Amino acid sequence: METAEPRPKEDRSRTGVLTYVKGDLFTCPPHEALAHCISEDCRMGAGIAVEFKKLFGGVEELKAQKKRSGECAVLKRDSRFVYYLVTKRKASQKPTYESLKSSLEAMKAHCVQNRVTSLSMPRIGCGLDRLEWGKVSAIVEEVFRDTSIAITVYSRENVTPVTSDV
Ligand SMILES: NC(=O)c1ccc[n+]([C@H]2O[C@H](COP(=O)([O-])OP(=O)(O)OC[C@H]3O[C@@H](n4cnc5c(N)ncnc54)[C@H](O)[C@@H]3O)[C@@H](O)[C@H]2O)c1
Repeated sequence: METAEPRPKEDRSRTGVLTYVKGDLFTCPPHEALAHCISEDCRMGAGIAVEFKKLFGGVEELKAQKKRSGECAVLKRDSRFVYYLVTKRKASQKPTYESLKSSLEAMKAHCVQNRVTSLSMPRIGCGLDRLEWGKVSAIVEEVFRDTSIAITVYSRENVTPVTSDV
């Protein structure tokens, strides 16, 4: 993966601990950790999870971690960690804000223990999984508020930052 070109200023914006970038998640700098949502069965058969499966493989390694909903599996790829937020039991189900928050807390603990300083993610839970970004972003802000981890949120649509005080 190559380092991303510097982006035009209008493609970036910032609220709280989150920086928003319009563009493809996989153009983020290669040293940054990545995160996205999966189900316990690690099927990754739809959405951005398919791209993670193609790029990083490791399905058996993930399954062997036996993570349950509300926990977080992780792969190490080159110098970065790739986080799999396990937010539901089966691919056909939907996550809850509680399961997402619990998975984010598990990811944060791993980030802190492993001195992760930057993390990029899509609008997690807000595509196929149908959660609302306003609520999800507030949870991400709340969970990571007491860290100095720089979180960048990529989206292909126009950047519309949301501020909230959960
Ligand atoms: N049958 C299945 O396997 C099945 C069923 C439902 C959902 N899923 C998948 O979807 C669930 C996660 O849902 P989700 O809403 O968190 O994720 P998602 O719907 O895959 O994506 C979340 C957001 O990221 C956006 N996005 C997609 N690709 C990119 C990219 N390259 N760069 C930037 N943004 C991008 C997408 O438009 C959406 O707004 C997981 O369970 C996963 O396995 C699979």
